[in-house]
Amino acid sequence: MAYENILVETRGNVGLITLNRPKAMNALCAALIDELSDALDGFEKDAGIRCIVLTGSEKAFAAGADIKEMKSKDFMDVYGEDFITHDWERVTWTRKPVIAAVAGYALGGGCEMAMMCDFIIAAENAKFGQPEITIGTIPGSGGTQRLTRFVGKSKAMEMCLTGRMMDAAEAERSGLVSRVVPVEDLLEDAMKTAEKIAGLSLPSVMMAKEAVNRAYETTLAEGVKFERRLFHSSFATQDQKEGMAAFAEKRPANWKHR
Ligand SMILES: CC(C)(O)CC(=O)SCCNC(=O)CCNC(=O)[C@H](O)C(C)(C)COP(=O)(O)OP(=O)(O)OC[C@H]1O[C@@H](n2cnc3c(N)ncnc32)[C@H](O)[C@@H]1OP(=O)(O)O
Repeated sequence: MAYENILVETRGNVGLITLNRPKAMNALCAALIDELSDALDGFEKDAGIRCIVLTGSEKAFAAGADIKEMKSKDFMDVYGEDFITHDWERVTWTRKPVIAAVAGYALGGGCEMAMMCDFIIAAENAKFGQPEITIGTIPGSGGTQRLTRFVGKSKAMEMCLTGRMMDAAEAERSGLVSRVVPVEDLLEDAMKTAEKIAGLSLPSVMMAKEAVNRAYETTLAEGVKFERRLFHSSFATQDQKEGMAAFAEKRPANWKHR
C-alpha cells in the first residue's frame, strides 16, 4: 500500500510511524486510519521489529477525527457502518508494544489514539483534550472510558464536559503520560526507550504487556491469576533459561526471542 498520510520507517528493531497531514493538524481521516492499520499489520508480521513508536509533528500528534470528512454524515451513516470502531482501535490489538510520542495537540481521536498505545511520552508543549462537546458530539473512540481510567472521574468529566485541554505537566501529574521531555528530545527519547524494549526478550515483553493490560479488564484476583499463569509460561521459553543463566554467569543475555 502506498502511504500518503503517514511515514513509515524501520530503525534497527524499532518500527516508526509518523502521522503526516501537516496542513490538517494530522486530523485522522479514513485514509490515514487505513494506512495506519496496514503499517501496524506490517510491523506485527516483521519478526525483526520488536517495538513500535507512533508520533506526529511538533505542532500536533493529531487534532482528532477529520471533522470536515465527518460533518455531513447522518445517524444511519455512522450507526450503519458502526463508525469509529475496528480499524480505529487497531493500535489496541497490536501485540508488540506501541509507544506514543506526543508533541503539540492530541485532541479528540488524537488523544484517544495516544491512550490506546501502551504508554505515552509527552513533549513539554503537548496538550491533551476531548473537545468533541464543543462541536456538538461526544468522544467516540474510547475517550470517556480510557481518560477516566487514566486520570479519574473528576478530571475526565471536567475535560469531556468543557473541552478543557490538559498540558503536559498536568498530564504527567495525573498519570496520563509516563514522562515529559523537551520538545527537541521527544523522538530521540522515545526511540531510545523503544530500543531498550526491543533489546529485551520479545515473549517476555509481550507477556508483560498482556498482563498489565488485563488489569483494565478484570478483577484484581483474576488479574493476579492471569499474571501468574503467564509468569509460569515464561519458564517454557528459551529466553527465561538464557536470561537467568546470563545473570548467574555475569554476562549479557543472548536473547532468541523464543
Ligand atoms: C474520534 C472522535 C469520535 O472522538 C471524534 C473526534 O475526534 S472530533 C474532533 C475533535 N477535535 C477537535 O475538535 C479539534 C479541532 N481543531 C482545533 O480545535 C484546532 O484546529 C487546534 C486547536 C487543534 C489548532 O488551532 P490552530 O492552531 O488555530 O489551527 P487551525 O487553523 O484551527 O488548524 C489548521 C488547519 O487544520 C485543520 N484542522 C484542525 N483540526 C482538524 C480536524 N479535527 N479535522 C479537520 N481539519 C482540522 C483546520 O481546519 C485548518 O485547516 P485550514 O482551515 O487551514 O484548511
